[in-house]
Amino acid sequence: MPAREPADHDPLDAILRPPLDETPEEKACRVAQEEEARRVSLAIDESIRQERVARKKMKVVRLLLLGQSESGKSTTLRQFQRLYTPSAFREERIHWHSIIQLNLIRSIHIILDALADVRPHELPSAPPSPTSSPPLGSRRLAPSMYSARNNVYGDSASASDTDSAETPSAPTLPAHLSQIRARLAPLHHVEALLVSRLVPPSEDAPFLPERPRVDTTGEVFVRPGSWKRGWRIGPFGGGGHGPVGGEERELAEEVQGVLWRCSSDLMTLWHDPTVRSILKKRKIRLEESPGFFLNELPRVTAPSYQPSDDDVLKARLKTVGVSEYRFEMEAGSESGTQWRIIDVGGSRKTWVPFFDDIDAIIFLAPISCFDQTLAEDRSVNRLEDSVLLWKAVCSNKLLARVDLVLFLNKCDILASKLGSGIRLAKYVKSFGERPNESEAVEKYFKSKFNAIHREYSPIPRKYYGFCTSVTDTTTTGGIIASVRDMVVREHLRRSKLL
Ligand SMILES: Nc1nc2c(ncn2[C@@H]2O[C@H](COP(=O)(O)OP(=O)(O)OP(=O)(O)O)[C@@H](O)[C@H]2O)c(=O)[nH]1
Ligand SMILES: [Mg+2]
Repeated sequence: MPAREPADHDPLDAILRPPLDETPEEKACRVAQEEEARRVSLAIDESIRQERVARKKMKVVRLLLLGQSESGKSTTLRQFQRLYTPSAFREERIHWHSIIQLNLIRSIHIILDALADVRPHELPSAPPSPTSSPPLGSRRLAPSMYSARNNVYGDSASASDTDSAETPSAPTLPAHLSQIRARLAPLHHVEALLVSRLVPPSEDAPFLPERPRVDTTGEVFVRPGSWKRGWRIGPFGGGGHGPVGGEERELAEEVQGVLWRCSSDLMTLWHDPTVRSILKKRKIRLEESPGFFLNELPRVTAPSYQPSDDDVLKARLKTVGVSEYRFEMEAGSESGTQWRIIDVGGSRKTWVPFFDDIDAIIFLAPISCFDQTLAEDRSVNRLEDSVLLWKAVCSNKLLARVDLVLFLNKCDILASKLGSGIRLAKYVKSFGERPNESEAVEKYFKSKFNAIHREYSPIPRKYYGFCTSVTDTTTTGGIIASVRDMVVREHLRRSKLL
């Protein structure tokens, strides 16, 4: 049996300890080697420090975008791109064409899925349309493979939740809707085509090997930049820009042709009172959902359609992975300042490595989401999640010296929600008897988030809060200019202290 090691035995120490029979020459050699190793290590440390100082002196500003999924991080990034590298932004607009087509088709499928298992009480009592044929008693359509999609938008109780006690009497979908539904069937093929083209299987295999193109909520995601690389075009800020690939244009034109041929049916579908009634009863509010283009069908389905700036900002493409956007200020006192804006995506697990050496954080909290739950976890209220995330960011010691900018975002959706009669106090009891109006709600949230910042920040720091609708180019331009000035000012102040 081997002898027992003493309790204080340190195996590393045993290895590093000089040999007992070391001669004076060997000792001198060893000490010299150790000295050299120490010198090299110190030199490396010093070069890292100097590089950091040089970067600050070179005016490299690092800005991190944080917030839950769908909070508006990538949209904010696109706003920076639109404002500070407008020509690159404009050049890249064409690549959003397919994403916008996909967003549109997705909204249509949400409607078609709702029609697939319509229940009698969801239909309006009056005849829905003068053109409709008599109800077809047994016209119950098979639920489509896309039915999971409803969960993405209908955040409140879904129809199947509420109707489980319903007698399975045959629903009566008006004939004109059944016909439209049949005529729109090719859109399934078009959607599959777009998804396969945007996300080549090899690209996303590391993320979701089982379901490579669509996540568990049915949402399409891609790695930043990769979908544009799929078209053989470099991503924003990295890689070069080339002409739009023929293949890309061909597919966009093919899809646009299908949309154009379907446009009359799409418009009838979207404006149909029966459809509106079904969506309302199911609490599916497409107007408030990401990537909503149904109100612009004539323009977006036109054969000559080209995405506008606003369309690019409204398009929805979930970020998986991290994207960094670099640009250089071209004009004004900050001319020459390099900016690195990092969009870490909605998966918090990947955030921490990016906390080092950051000048400021823009944290996005979508305050319109008070009555919604997270797509990735239906048991968690979105607003509550944002508050917890904000607390975690404010109290994080690694970020103690980082300036914070808070965007209470999606104020436009908030206003329309409150306007439609949805009461905040029903979801946030502490809001109490305050008026159910945008101004009061924004003020209330501002004070709550401010209080968390004050209470949880380890040390005092610069903090700015804005109420935003980052898809709105007019208001967001001014806010981003203020953020830029503030971040640069602080960056310069810190550089002088170095
Ligand atoms: N109406 C409205 N839509 C917004 C606003 N901000 C963002 N959106 C839309 O909401 C959707 C989600 O925004 P993104 O910027 O993709 O969200 P994200 O935080 O990057 O989400 P992940 O990539 O999943 O982390 C997009 O379709 C945006 O156009 C806003 O203030 N108002
Ligand atoms: Mg994103």
